[in-house]
Amino acid sequence: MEANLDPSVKGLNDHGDAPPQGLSGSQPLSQDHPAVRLAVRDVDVAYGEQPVVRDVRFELERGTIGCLLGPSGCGKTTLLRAIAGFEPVSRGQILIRGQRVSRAGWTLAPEQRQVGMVFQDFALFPHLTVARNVGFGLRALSRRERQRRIDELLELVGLSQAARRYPHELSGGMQQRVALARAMAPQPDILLLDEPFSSMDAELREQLAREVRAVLKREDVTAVLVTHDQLEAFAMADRIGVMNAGSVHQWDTGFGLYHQPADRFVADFIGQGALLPAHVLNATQVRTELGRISGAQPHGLEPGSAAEVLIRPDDLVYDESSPRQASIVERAFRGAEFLYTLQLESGAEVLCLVPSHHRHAVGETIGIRLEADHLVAFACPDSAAHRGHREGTAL
Ligand SMILES: Nc1ncnc2c1ncn2[C@@H]1O[C@H](COP(=O)(O)OP(=O)(O)OP(=O)(O)O)[C@@H](O)[C@H]1O
Repeated sequence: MEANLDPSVKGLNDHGDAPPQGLSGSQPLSQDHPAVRLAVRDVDVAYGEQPVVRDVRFELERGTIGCLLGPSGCGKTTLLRAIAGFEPVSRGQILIRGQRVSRAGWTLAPEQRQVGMVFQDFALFPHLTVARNVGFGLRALSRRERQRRIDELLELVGLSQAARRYPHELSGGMQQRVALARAMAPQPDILLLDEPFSSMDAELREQLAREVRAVLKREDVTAVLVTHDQLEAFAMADRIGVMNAGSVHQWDTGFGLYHQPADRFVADFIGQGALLPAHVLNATQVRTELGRISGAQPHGLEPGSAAEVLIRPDDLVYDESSPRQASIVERAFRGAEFLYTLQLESGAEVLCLVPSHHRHAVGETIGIRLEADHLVAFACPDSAAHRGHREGTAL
């Protein structure tokens, strides 16, 4: 997972292009860093009286791929539509290249924003060839320039040989690449991708997500992807915003979301794991029945108080010589590994990933050892600390 995250995005500094002029009603904000292509600031979106996006803020620098990830109905598409200009914001503002394009009471029309969109169903023109689909948004260019850009894009997405074919003659993955080339052709400031791989099976989805990421990176495109599939988000995005009930709970790398979730929702939504009762020893240590775990300073957790610690399946190591024994209550074969659900002496359950040559039956006992790199602890639900720090106590 970590390998898919592009560390270079942190230090993007090759910007310096001036924001475009002439967007009606928009004002350049001189205090903004020119590297920032998209700024979503304290945005609320409502359908009538019903708020569906609340207090969302994030920024994307040029060439960065952001992702809105969350369960169905959490407001991802609504937020994407607000960035595209299809929905007005009821509070806050949206800026593209430093130009304000949305604020309460005023929305720059979608066609006046330099925004490209790739939809779930590709939305290709069935009666146009691949080349003409890609060239559709390039009518302002001369014939020769248009052809040059079409050729360039088709080569970029690996479809030069398919220029004269029609969409129905292509596979789903190829059609999606045509849709991507068409959206990228006019060089939009921001590319928005709404569940672009949802009609494909899981394996192809991840592979396409990696391919699309490579294409976007080659053209230095700034993009926002919407998905409910975390593997797709990990494969494609530099930064991921986990949404629930209209709010972004955490904006982070995939690695950060998995290993240092900011709250219980993120801990539960991203990856697998179990919460194990723990006793807070001091500012940097807790004790669990599997042993001590150390980490950064606990927020709102008093020494001596009770807590719960997130244990991921990869925090436990199979170790035949370990004195800590646990019994297998469930087993799932994952190819290279088994995912065992283990019951500890106290009755608490944890998950453990074990190489699949260690094959054990449900009911057997195995030795395990704790090897946690990160400490993630939450106040117990009924504690005063939890009531005071409901929105997260990641350590
Ligand atoms: N045009 C609309 N009018 C009223 N309510 C709407 C409208 N569109 C969406 N909603 C509601 O707003 C909420 C957020 O919907 P949205 O489509 O943004 O969620 P989502 O996270 O993209 O979900 P999904 O992954 O299922 O597409 C839902 O409760 C939905 O029912």
